[in-house]
Formats: sequence, C-alpha cells, structure tokens
Amino acid sequence: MTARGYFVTGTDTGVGKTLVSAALLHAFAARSLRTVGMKPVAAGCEWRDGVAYWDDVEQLRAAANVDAAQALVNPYRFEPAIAPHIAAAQIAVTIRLDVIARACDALQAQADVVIVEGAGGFRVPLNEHQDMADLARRLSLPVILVVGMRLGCINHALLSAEAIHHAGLPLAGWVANRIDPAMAQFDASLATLLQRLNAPLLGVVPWLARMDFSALSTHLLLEKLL
Ligand SMILES: Nc1ncnc2c1ncn2[C@@H]1O[C@H](COP(=O)(O)OP(=O)(O)OP(=O)(O)O)[C@@H](O)[C@H]1O
Ligand SMILES: C[C@H](N)[C@H](N)CCCCCC(=O)O
Ligand SMILES: [Mg+2]
Repeated sequence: MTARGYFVTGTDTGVGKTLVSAALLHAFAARSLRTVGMKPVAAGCEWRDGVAYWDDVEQLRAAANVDAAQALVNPYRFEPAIAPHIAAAQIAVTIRLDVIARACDALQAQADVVIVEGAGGFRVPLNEHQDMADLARRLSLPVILVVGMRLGCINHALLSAEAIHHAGLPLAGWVANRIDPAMAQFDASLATLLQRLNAPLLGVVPWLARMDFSALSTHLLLEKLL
C-alpha cells in the first residue's frame, strides 16, 4: 500500500473503472491520505446549458480530497464518445505521453496517492504508435484491473492480465464489478478468475441501484494491494 499511485484499467469500456477509481479515492482518503484522481484522456461529453462536461473527470474530482487544476487532472478531452486516437485525429491533435507524464508528476507533488483512470481497455490506442499500456509504463504505476462481471469477462480479464505482464508492470490487484445483475454462473466465473489471475482480489462490488462511492469503498480491501 505504499505506491504513489495506481493505473486503473478495465476489461472494456463501461465496466466500472470510474466507479472503482472514485471508491479507491474515498478508501485512501479514509486512511488520512491526500488523494487526487486523473483522467488523462476523456472521450465523450455531456452538454448542460451549453457547457460541455466530462462525467469521469467530474466524478474523479468530486471523489478526491485535493482540488487540483483541471488541466492536470484531464490534459486531453474530446467531444465524441469514440476511441481517443480517432477523436484526436479528427481535430488534428496528437496525444502525447510526455504531456500526460508531466501532469501526473505535478499531481503526485500535491497528493499522496494519484489514481489514474485509463479509457476503455489496456490496449486502447492513444496515437499512431502508442497505447494505454505505453502510458501506464511511462507513468510507472502498478495496475488495478476492473473486471466487469458479464459473460465474456474471463477471456477479457486473462488477456488484460497477460498484456499488463507483457508491459512489465505489476498487477497490484483486481476488482470484480457486478455490472450484470443477471449474469449466470457468477460464483463459478469469479472462482475461475480467482484461480487464474495471479494477483489479489481487492473486492467484489455488488450491482448497485444507487451509487454511493463512500459506502462502496468499504468493499475494497486496500491492505491487499501489493
Ligand atoms: N456495480 C455497478 N452497479 C450498477 N451500475 C454500475 C456498476 N458499475 C458500473 N455501473 C454503471 O455502468 C456504467 C459504466 O460505468 P463506468 O462509467 O464506471 O465505466 P468505465 O469503465 O469507467 O467506462 P469508460 O471506459 O467510459 O471510462 C455507469 O453508468 C455506471 O454507473
Ligand atoms: C467512449 C468510451 N466511453 C471511452 N471513453 C473510450 C473507449 C475506447 C474504446 C476503443 C476500443 O477498444 O475500441
Ligand atoms: Mg470511466
């Protein structure tokens, strides 16, 4: 539990990375640590009264106890909810890892723990040559894998773990997030992942009708983090 931050990835987009990242921020804050969230690349905004909002960025900011500058928390944001390298190319922007790494350094100087949320899964491209795996490696952060528990997640989780290992990064832990309350064979699937993922299970997040990140943080066992 001594890492200066974690890179939160997932088995896919929409599997609960933001939810788990927010819960982690609350859990670390409950241990009297200064926390900040980072969403280096956000794709897909909501418009409210003519103003664009990126929900992940808002949620991470709300869950953190350090109020860091928006440009550090979220160096890159794109309007359409599409793959980031495509969104960037559409407006002639190149996502640069050095820009993100500098912002992360600045956040680390302001907080004890920085929770960096990826976008989509671990091999989502960021520019012509680099992807999320390169970013996690550049930031030198241990990885937390959020497994969205639904049919197909066993394969996605094992492939993600393999890619994290291949990137030379520690898989500090994984979280089973129950995104499909009707999933058949939930217990057997969880048992399979427990047997085959070579990392501690930090918690099982139940299907939640209402979001309560603070209560949710009690489902995460931080002491199991490497
Ligand atoms: N355990 C859960 N119970 C109920 N709803 C959930 C649960 N986990 C996630 N969700 C819902 O699923 C949706 C996707 O979750 P979330 O935004 O955290 O995914 P993500 O992995 O961060 O996606 P992205 O790749 O877009 O960042 C959200 O509407 C969230 O509220
Ligand atoms: C728009 C979405 N919610 C994420 N921000 C980006 C997901 C990119 C997925 C790319 C892919 O793997 O095909
Ligand atoms: Mg998210």
